[in-house]
Amino acid sequence: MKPGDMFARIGSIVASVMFLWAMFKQFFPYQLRNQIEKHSQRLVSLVYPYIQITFHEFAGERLMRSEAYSAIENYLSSKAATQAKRLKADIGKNNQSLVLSMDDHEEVADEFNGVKLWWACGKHISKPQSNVSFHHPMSDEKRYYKLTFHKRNRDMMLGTYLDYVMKEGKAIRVKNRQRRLYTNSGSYWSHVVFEHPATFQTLALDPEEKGMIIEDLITFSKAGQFYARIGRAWKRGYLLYGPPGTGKSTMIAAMANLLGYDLYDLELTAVKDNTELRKLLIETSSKSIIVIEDIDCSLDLTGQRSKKKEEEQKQDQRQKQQGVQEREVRSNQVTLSGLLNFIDGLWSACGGERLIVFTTNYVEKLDPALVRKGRMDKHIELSYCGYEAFKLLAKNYLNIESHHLFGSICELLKETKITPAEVSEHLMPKNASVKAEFHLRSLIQALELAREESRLKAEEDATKQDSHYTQNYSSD
Ligand SMILES: Nc1ncnc2c1ncn2[C@@H]1O[C@H](COP(=O)(O)OP(=O)(O)OP(=O)(O)O)[C@@H](O)[C@H]1O
Repeated sequence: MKPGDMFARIGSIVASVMFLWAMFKQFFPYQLRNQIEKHSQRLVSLVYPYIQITFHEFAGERLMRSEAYSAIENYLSSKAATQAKRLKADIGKNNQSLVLSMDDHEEVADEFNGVKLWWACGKHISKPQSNVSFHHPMSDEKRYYKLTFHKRNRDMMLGTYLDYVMKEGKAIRVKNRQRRLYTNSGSYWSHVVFEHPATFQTLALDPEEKGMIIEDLITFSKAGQFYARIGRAWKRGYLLYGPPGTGKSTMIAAMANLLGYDLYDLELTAVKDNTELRKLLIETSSKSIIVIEDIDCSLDLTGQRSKKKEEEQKQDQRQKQQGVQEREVRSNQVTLSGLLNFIDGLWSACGGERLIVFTTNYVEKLDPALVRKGRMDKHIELSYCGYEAFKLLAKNYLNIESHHLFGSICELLKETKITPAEVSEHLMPKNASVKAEFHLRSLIQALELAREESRLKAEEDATKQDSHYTQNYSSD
């Protein structure tokens, strides 16, 4: 048969079917039509050995986007990229890469434990409601995924396979999601996109210590089942301490980037009382790091009330006596015991995967109850820049791994206290024509100056001690 004849014949068959369907719709009453459709579907299911499950995009009374649908969408994204012929592309949440997904009415095959199955995606288009004046073109499209498998594999598909798809899909979403940096003003969190570029590779730290910290973090992130088995909250406390500019904040950003967690920067001085604190802590999501910076400045946490604090409280008392409404009185009632109890108790109840990180410049000022092991699982000291840390900074900033000036810098670093932040400032390239040597010499000058200053200070201290001794004991 010629192709032209074949198309003519197919055309006439299609036209006849359409005509019959139109007649059927017109002349059979609705009830009867329904019955016929129901029975014909039953008949088909007797001979058709496949089972189909539909997952709609919007479900429930409030028409929330279904979690199962999003998980399937993520799960299928990689399969669609390799199998589907028609793909949809969109800019990903990180605004950099294109994300591909299968287009409507595409089908991809999958295999699980040797069993073959198929996923198809489609959409229903419902009639727009006439009384709605503004009409979004997409609002009447109802998308769905349809899973088809042989009925003999029913148990495996409904049990293990769907569980597997949900888990994989969620894991992909966590990996690709846009992370957030939350800050609190009073008892509310607000957030911005978290895009700090710090990583452990760029963090200048003794390589051995760095390795231990990374291992500790990764072990924690995989220990969900362990924490569940021993009946403890899946949380871990870190105390980072060291002088300003030694990389405490940078390390926290690197931790968040390593684990893919959100960051909650908890400003305790903005929290009025324990009730607000409880609310804030409950609202933090799983897979997050809660950071309390400069904990020594959040006065009630040290356990030792400073004079300034007592003054403030006396003033509050005076204001109360003067009839000022209680809620207007600015008094920081967040207590050390309140915070520790919340951390210990609250998260055990609301599930987990949270790190809590405290930072301080003065570890010796903290109440021992706050820092004892168990509450703070790991203490990390970030200190002045050593030679290994310097080499990493030189590689990051100047792209050099050796230089004839490295020897002198190594010697000077042994005698001088300089923070990685100060070293970075000297190594920061100002323009392309300036050579690495210029930056290294600038660093050497700073190191020599710092060495001279500390020598003078030591001499001054010694003189002061001498004069103190002479004043107190010369009369004896
Ligand atoms: N160990 C480090 N490795 C790489 N860069 C560092 C390191 N320490 C400091 N820096 C650089 O110095 C800057 C300041 O460091 P950072 O804010 O992390 O210090 P900090 O210890 O948190 O200081 P503070 O106690 O004042 O908050 C950072 O932007 C970073 O570029």
